[in-house]
Amino acid sequence: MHPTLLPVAEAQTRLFALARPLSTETVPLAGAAGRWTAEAVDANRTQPDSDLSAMDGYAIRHADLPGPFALIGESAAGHAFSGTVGLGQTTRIFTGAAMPGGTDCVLVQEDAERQDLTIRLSGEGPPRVGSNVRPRGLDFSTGDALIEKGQRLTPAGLALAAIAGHATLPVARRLTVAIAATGDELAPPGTQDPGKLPETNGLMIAAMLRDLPVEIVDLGIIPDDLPTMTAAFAAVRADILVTTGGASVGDHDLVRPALSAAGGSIDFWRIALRPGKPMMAGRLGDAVVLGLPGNPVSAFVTAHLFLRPLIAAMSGATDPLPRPFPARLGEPIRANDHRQDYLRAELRDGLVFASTVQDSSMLRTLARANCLLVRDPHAAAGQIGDAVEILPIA
Ligand SMILES: Nc1nc2c(c(=O)[nH]1)N[C@H]1C(S)=C(S)[C@@H](COP(=O)(O)OP(=O)(O)OC[C@H]3O[C@@H](n4cnc5c(N)ncnc54)[C@H](O)[C@@H]3O)O[C@H]1N2
Ligand code: MOO
Repeated sequence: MHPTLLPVAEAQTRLFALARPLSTETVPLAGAAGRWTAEAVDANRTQPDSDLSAMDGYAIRHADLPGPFALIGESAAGHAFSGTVGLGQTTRIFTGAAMPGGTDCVLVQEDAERQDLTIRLSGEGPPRVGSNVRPRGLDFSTGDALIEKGQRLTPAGLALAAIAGHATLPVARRLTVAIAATGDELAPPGTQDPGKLPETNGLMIAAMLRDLPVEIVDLGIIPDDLPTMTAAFAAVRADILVTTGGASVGDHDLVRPALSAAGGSIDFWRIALRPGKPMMAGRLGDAVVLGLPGNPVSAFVTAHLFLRPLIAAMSGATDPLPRPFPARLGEPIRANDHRQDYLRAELRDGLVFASTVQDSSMLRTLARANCLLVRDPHAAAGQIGDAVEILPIA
């Protein structure tokens, strides 16, 4: 008989509910990259703060065309012309420089000829008032709402915050993630011992978190021994404890008993998910515990669906879940059973092809995949060209 399996979306909601809010810190912009805004970012200045030239040329009054113009000075970026330009006059002007008083458009230098202090039109000239000028406030004005609370700070978002007058931003403090692999069969990568298996999951999961605001504590390999595992868990000081392996029902699957013995509690166990069914979540002291299955592909998929989103949610993200993208099937696919399926697949030219063998121990197909093909519980069989959803993973 099937045990009751929690739907994926419900498990994600329950997992986020296990987390307590993190305190915030105010950091220099460079340190805020890839973190989530703890407060909305509003403009502290107007951009541009005056009318600026968008081209190199001559600042003129459109009504004075076709000229000629008497050259009376220069306006460069950071060095505005201090006077006023009168009838039939012009100043040299460069990209990013303030428009002198009395001018309203820029004659690009390719359309002008200079002879001593006289500028003559040699091409078409600016077609209208405002040509080649960036008006004050083109991008935004003081007080405009620029970035909402809970948004991830992209490189462009950081540049926007800087040009809006900010040098620092408040973000959630960096959280600590302790990662433990469990299993007597495991040995560090490079092992040639017969009967030993190179440990993959700790390494893989740490690499999956590299773009997130976390400090990683590597707890290494914990053997399948209840007192040892209990002691290792009891000593953890972290915001999140991630384990892999020992999550299922075998006699050597000790993560749940060790967690209880260390004083922790399980909130849920077993998800209607493939791969990744035996995943569990709970708490241990101040930490949220995420017990991922040992099969490497199951660990990868559950880390993608639960661990990364948990870190995002704890760090203040409004939308912590990975965003699915639409694609079309490149080949027929069977009907699904009661578990939500995440098939290793390749997206090529908008068409998605799932690997034929989906055993959750096989890393070769995972390493080749660039997306997961999402199949809802009881999804009907699909034909070439049918609309599906994918999660990019590379
Ligand atoms: N009777 C049942 N047996 C199993 C069930 C079940 O429902 N009933 N579920 C199966 C599913 S689905 C999965 S997934 C696995 C996961 O079990 P565990 O989390 O207990 O994982 P282990 O048994 O410890 O390991 C599974 C597999 O993965 C290898 N492994 C584990 N950790 C690592 C690591 N860090 N690096 C590399 N490889 C690792 C391990 O050697 C095993 O081969 O349970 C099924 N069984
Ligand atoms: O859920 Mo297990 O992860 O199917 O292999």
